[in-house]
Amino acid sequence: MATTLGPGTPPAAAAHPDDAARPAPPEPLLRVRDLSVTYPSARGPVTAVRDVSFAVRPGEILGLVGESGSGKSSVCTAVMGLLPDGTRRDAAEIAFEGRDLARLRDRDMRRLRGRRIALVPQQPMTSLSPTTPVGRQLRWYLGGLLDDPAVRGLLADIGLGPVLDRPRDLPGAFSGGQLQRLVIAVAALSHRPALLLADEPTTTLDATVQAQVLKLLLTLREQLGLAMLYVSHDLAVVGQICDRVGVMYGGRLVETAPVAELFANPRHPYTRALVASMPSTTPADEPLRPIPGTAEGANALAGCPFAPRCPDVVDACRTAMPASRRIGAGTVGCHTADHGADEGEAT
Ligand SMILES: Nc1ncnc2c1ncn2[C@@H]1O[C@H](COP(=O)(O)OP(=O)(O)OP(=O)(O)O)[C@@H](O)[C@H]1O
Repeated sequence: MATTLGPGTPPAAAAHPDDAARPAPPEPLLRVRDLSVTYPSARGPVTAVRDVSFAVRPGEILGLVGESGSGKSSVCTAVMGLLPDGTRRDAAEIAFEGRDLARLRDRDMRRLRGRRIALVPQQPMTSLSPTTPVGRQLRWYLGGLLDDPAVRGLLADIGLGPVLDRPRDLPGAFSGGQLQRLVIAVAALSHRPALLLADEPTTTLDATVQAQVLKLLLTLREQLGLAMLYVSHDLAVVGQICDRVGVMYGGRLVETAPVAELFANPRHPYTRALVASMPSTTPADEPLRPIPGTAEGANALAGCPFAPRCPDVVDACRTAMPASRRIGAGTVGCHTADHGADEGEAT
């Protein structure tokens, strides 16, 4: 029987505005409008993220998916205010719990980090001291919470019994999966943040351990009402854990949709290609269908970043980036996608 912790906000259902029987979705916990990130480089500025807008509702898991270099990590780092010196962050708004993070002083942002917004890194060892026993590190982060039977019960439920049983052991004595679960549990429990940013938290783990970490994230969402921004290049993983998905390509957010809708009716040609390239959507007797071409240089294009690889490309795609339009419960930015009942510009 799983341990239950605190009252926790119930997870938000993926609401569809056409469904009048459903209550209106809650106000977003995080609302990002027109975020752009430009890094300095020896060859001139590189705009890694361009005019990206999205929202995460309380208790919701939003996935950000896209291939390497599409700008997913830069979005996370920009929200956390942790971009390297010299990087330019522009945003109309990064609203979180009534405050605009884009305009918050460094001191206030530092206070928020780890407390209201926590980041789970790819490599757990980067946030654990390799030379300090795990029990002492848990005590640093959780303090008296570690004596709470409900907290110990949760840690045991998520497979951290061995860590509780062997507090004198160093992190190196545990598996990568156990350490990743430990880091996630500490991030979620130490200050009970409202939002967890998880940047590819399972890429270094094998499939079984990856499934355990995903289950842990869902447990934390259920028990603590945590909202999450879950970054991954793997659409299959995103499909297992997220309520809604944002698809990034060449620094742009080209489509957002509730997860079931994204798989059933992908509207942007890149999303369609991404879904079609998944092993699970490829018939067993057919070879995998990789997307032809590369994303090299996509960020620098004036028009749609996917235009050079797009099977549906028209002249307008090469010269102008289409505005993101609201369609049903999602958004799509494409000159040629079937917009069905187009409901206007998304921002
Ligand atoms: N510190 C930096 N300085 C210069 N360019 C950077 C820096 N960090 C990222 N970039 C560039 O920004 C673009 C987006 O990178 P980002 O890491 O955000 O993408 P990503 O989708 O998270 O990729 P990955 O999955 O490989 O982490 C890439 O072209 C990358 O080379």
